[in-house]
Amino acid sequence: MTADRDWAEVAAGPPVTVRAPATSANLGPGFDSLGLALTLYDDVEVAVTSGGLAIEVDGEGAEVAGRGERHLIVQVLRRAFGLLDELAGTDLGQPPGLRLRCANRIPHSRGLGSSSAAIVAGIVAARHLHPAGAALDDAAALRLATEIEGHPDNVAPCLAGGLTIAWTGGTGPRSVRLEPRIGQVTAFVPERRLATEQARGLLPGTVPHGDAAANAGRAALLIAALAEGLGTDVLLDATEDRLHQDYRAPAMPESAELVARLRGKGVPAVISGAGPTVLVFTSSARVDSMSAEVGNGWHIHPLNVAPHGARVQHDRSGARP
Ligand SMILES: Nc1ncnc2c1ncn2[C@@H]1O[C@H](COP(=O)(O)OP(=O)(O)O)[C@@H](O)[C@H]1O
Ligand SMILES: N[C@@H](CCOP(=O)(O)O)C(=O)O
Repeated sequence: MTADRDWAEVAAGPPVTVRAPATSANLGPGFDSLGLALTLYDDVEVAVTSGGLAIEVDGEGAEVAGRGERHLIVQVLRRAFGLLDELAGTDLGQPPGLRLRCANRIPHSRGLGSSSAAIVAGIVAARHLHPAGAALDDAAALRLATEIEGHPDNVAPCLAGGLTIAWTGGTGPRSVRLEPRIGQVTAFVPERRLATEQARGLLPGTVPHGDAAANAGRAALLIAALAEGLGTDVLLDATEDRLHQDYRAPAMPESAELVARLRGKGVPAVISGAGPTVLVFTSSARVDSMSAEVGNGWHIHPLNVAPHGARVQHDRSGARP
């Protein structure tokens, strides 16, 4: 099948800008399953050009993000363009050139899903630019994003917004989206980075049956607590974890200590994703009083749940970028 446009026509058109939200995965007991989209965003502009590869990065991770073909978003774009040709039966191959402009606000390797935001932004941009982009539907986008990221719990809310439960069934990764009834959450972000891959390496191959059973019950309770807007006392119990946080504590002792201290005072606090950010479910008034107590060395981000997942940004005139 031939596409109705070729890359030369796409290059003559406008670039696409995608805004992708940060995410907090696990939320305590929901390891590799639960995730929340948050109102902290990366913006990525992608243009198809007549040749070469140009990448401009502003903000978080500018110094460490791989350059050229090693840049994560470039790798994702290439994978998505290849998959789109396969799915649509077209043979456009790779575009002659690409230009990326990244405005990064999600801190890297802190447990706020920066890699998922990059992956999902790349997929959404590729879907918009490729002339047969519609062939990559939402289910296929979740499958591709999960394949690249390795687990579905961040990419699901980054694609759908809100609160998601993700799992891998017979047909691959899937997710359901819920509207959580919670107000603000606060992320306490330390300077220290911890790569997700390293944090996953700290997990044991097996866990005691009692711990697995406790987490299953708490994860179920957490969904009810978030969906029904149940009180802090329920949320405190519902965010208890026995499957990952303690095993990872040696790699982030300050975060583990902060979680324990806050929970000891009745505040529902968890490690965000693989850490070391600490995510707290609480009102802004409580955060103000907590901030003084928490001490220096933490960047404090009061955030809300992002209602939408990664989306193409439209300019003010309402025209497609
Ligand atoms: N916007 C981005 N552009 C390019 N690469 C990115 C971007 N965001 C994240 N990455 C890559 O992902 C890595 C961080 O991923 P990871 O360790 O999983 O932590 P996080 O919890 O932030 O997702 C970065 O070191 C970088 O290689
Ligand atoms: N379930 C994963 C979540 C990793 O999230 P990230 O934001 O730290 O990449 C895990 O706990 O490993």
